[in-house]
Formats: sequence, structure tokens, C-alpha cells
Amino acid sequence: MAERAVYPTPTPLLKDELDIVIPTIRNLDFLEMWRPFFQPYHLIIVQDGDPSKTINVPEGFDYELYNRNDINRILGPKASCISFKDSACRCFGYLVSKKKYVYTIDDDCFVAKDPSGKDINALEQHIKNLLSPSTPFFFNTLYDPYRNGADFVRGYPFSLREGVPTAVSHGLWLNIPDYDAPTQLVKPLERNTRYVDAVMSIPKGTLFPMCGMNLAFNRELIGPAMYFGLMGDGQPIGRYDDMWAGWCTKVICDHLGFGVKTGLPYIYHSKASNPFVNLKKEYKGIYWQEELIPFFQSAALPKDCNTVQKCYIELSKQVRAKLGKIDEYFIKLADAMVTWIEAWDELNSSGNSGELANGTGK
Ligand SMILES: O=c1ccn([C@@H]2O[C@H](COP(=O)(O)OP(=O)(O)O[C@H]3O[C@@H](CO)[C@H](O)[C@H]3O)[C@@H](O)[C@H]2O)c(=O)[nH]1
Ligand SMILES: [Mn+2]
Repeated sequence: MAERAVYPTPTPLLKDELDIVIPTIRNLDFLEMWRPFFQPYHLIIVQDGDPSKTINVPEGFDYELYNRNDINRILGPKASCISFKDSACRCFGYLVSKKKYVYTIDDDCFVAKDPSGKDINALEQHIKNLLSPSTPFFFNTLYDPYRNGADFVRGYPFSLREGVPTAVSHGLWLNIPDYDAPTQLVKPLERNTRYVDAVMSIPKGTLFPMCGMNLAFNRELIGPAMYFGLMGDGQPIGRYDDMWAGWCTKVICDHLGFGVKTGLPYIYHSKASNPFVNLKKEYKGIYWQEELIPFFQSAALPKDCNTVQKCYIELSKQVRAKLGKIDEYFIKLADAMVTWIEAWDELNSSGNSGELANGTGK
């Protein structure tokens, strides 16, 4: 009988070049549903809240876990820039990762199904988004031109068809949409059932509300800008962690010529957080953002800001000068932005092979 051909199982894309960062205060049973897609990858789990609580990680995953004691041990006084009791703590995972790419997902996000009923491998789609160029300088009306079955449409300048490197891939959510508290209160039963089969580059000069629930980025290109700010315990604001990171990131991407994409992939967001608790966290942000958005829209970075770190430090100076008068919180935040970059450079300088950071894990 003829020998059956044995095809090697393809190595998962970026298997050794991508970390999955998960902020958590819960158990991690949700990983069982993601196992087929996530098991080949290394996880960085950032345990928020009480460090004496044990977080059980399902068998078979390769991970490192950091709790608040680890963060304090590794960063010392610089730990003050990492939020406590807020999902913003996830950015510690970006700091200690040694990989080129990061995917971050919340522990109440599950595998969604596409209209054909097929499970969506969100990580695979994010990787495709990151590995193909972005087109922020001229909008392609047929959406992602690099996708199979699409292309640049007539009238699209050939000089721009090479695109630019993609720094961020922003995914979306079926079921519970990422609404702010007032919208949640007005529309408590609204569920997102609309699957839009599109990936778009966010045009240069346009800001966007970046959600950290289902987000991937090129850590080497834009990692130092992905600081999720001072939120949660002891802070006057919460649930603006990812928004702050997204505004800083987009201004810096526009300046350095990197792209940001939004759209596919979808995850299934299962848990609506409490709108009243969210309102308490968000309310200052809801009126501050009416001044924050014009600040970021008009933020100009000098030509000599040719690295993300230099851009970020320059932004922190502008935050202090222009937003400090809104509330002293922004003075603290500007200082924390500098501390973040100091911590980033300390943990990621070429001499440090990562011995500074070692969590528990396998
Ligand atoms: O104090 C906390 C609370 C939560 N976490 C972990 O963070 C994510 C998100 O938590 P949750 O799903 O409960 O909250 P959402 O309102 O759905 O989060 C979305 O709103 C944004 C506001 O920050 C956020 O970017 C979105 O994710 C879970 O993994 C919790 O376990 C935490 O670490 N600390
Ligand atoms: Mn959630």
C-alpha cells in the first residue's frame, strides 16, 4: 500500500517572537477555549489585586506570572508608574516581555465565531495585520489592499502603495461592546451582533479610542508608547488606561510614519462590567477628554524626536505644560510617563538579558 504522505504541522506564526499578555484578577479558565490558538505561545500573566491570592493557570501553557510583589521587587521605586487595581497593570507585561510582538487580551474574552460559524483565531488575524503594511496617508475604499481578493482601487497613488510598517492591530468585540458607562446605562441590553469583514488603516492625523481588550502591537516599533497610565487605586480616574495609550501611540505613529489598523479580528466579550462602578471610574475622564483630545490633535513633535522614547518624553513635557493646569493629576501622569520610559530602558537596554525580571511560572 502506498505510503501516506505525512505533512509537518505548520509552525504557528511568530511562535517564538510573540508574547500574550493577560491582566487578571480572576481564574484563567478562559484559556481552555483559546488553547488551540494560544498553547504554542508564551503567556505573561499580570496578576492584579491581592498578591497572596493564587491564580491557577490551566495545565500545558508556558507562562510567567507577576503579582504586585514581583512588580515592586523588579521595579523598586519605579513601580509607582504601574497602576494597581486596574487593568492598566497589563503594561507591566509589555515592559518585561523580550519579544518583538505582544498580544493582550482580557480574561472575559472568548473565541468568537465568524458568520460561517467557524471559530476565529484572533491571534492569527492580528499577526496578519501586523505583518502587512498600513496605508495611513491615503484611504483605500476597498479597505485592506493587502488582503487576498482585494487591492488598491483606481486612483490610488502608486507612490503610496508600498504602505508603511504596521505598529498596532486593534481588534473588536462581539456580544458586549466596549461602551462607556453612560452608554452602558442607557443601553444595558445592547449586544453587538454585527460582524464587519474589514480591516482599515486609521488615517494619519486621526485619533481613535483604543481598547485594550483585544489588541496587538509591534513592541519593537511602538512598545515604549504603550504605557497605560496611572489608573485605579489612589487615582482620580479609571478605564482611560487604553485610551491614554492609544492617543499617545497614534500621535507617535503618525510622527514616525507607522500605521495603526482596526477591524478584524473579533473576540466574544462575555462580561459587562458594572456601569455604576464604571461611571465612578470614568466620570472625570468624560469631561477631561474634551480638553485631552484637542491637546493630542495639536501635539507637534520636533524632527529630532526620532525614537519612540524621545517622542514619549517630549509628549510628557507637553502634558505637564498644557494639561497640568486642568488638574494636578496630569503633573503626576507626566512624571509617571518619564518613570515608565526609565523603567523601559532599564529593563530593555541591550545589557539586560532579562535577568531583572523573573516572575513565577513555567
Ligand atoms: O482591577 C482590575 C479589574 C480588572 N482587571 C482585569 O482587566 C481585564 C478587564 O476587566 P473587565 O473585563 O472586568 O473590565 P471591562 O470593563 O470589560 O474592561 C474593559 O474596559 C477597559 C477599561 O480599562 C479595559 O481596557 C477593557 O478591558 C480583565 O482581564 C480583568 O481580569 C484587572 O487586572 N484589575
Ligand atoms: Mn470585560
